[in-house]
Amino acid sequence: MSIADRVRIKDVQTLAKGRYELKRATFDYRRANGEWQTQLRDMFERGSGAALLPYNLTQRTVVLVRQFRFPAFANGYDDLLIEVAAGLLDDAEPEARIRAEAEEEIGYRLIHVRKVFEAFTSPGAVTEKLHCFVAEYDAAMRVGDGGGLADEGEDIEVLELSIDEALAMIADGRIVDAKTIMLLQYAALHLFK
Ligand SMILES: Nc1nc2c(ncn2[C@@H]2O[C@H](COP(=O)(O)OP(=O)(O)O[C@H]3O[C@H](CO)[C@@H](O)[C@H](O)[C@@H]3O)[C@@H](O)[C@H]2O)c(=O)[nH]1
Ligand SMILES: [Mg+2]
Repeated sequence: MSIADRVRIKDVQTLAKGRYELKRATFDYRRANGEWQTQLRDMFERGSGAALLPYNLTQRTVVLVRQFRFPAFANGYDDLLIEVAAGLLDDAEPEARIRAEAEEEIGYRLIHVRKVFEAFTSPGAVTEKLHCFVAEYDAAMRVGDGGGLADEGEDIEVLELSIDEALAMIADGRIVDAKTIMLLQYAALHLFK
């Protein structure tokens, strides 16, 4: 079933264009009772992204990153954010992008990566869809220190943690990033038995 016949886009304006774009859409939407209603919605277009949780079942560990996130800081989070490795697609295929991102951010050249779900991260406001992957890793796949691209402003610390510690960090608030919580809970449900 398509909902395209319930939506008539009238206008999409760019309100601001920096590195990414803030747009305002005006459209008619056919409500459940059949009445058409004109609506106006602002949206942030940042492209879509890919995220990855590397896991090692023998060691019962995962690899995460820690970095400064200004929007989280601006909303009162007074620490570096602990996340899974992730990056914007920039028109690449999600799997190719996440493999490259794994090398850049955590220094692992992974063999098999597996997509486990897709998720809209903030669908009322942001167009972004995240392609979420998991991959087995071991020390032999380490090809560098990771850390990200310094000339892009990235300053990324690599963390190898036990899955139990990572789950405890969700419970006590040390991990507050949504994609990271989703992937760790996926790992707890489906990977680490
Ligand atoms: N100059 C400039 N640089 C920016 C700006 N916003 C981001 N950057 C830089 O652009 C680069 C993007 O790095 P990626 O690794 O490709 O993206 P990401 O920021 O890690 O994005 C991932 O996490 C986001 C937050 O959870 C996700 O929104 C996104 O989909 C992706 O998963 C980073 O170096 C970041 O500092 C900006 O407004 N101006
Ligand atoms: Mg990143």
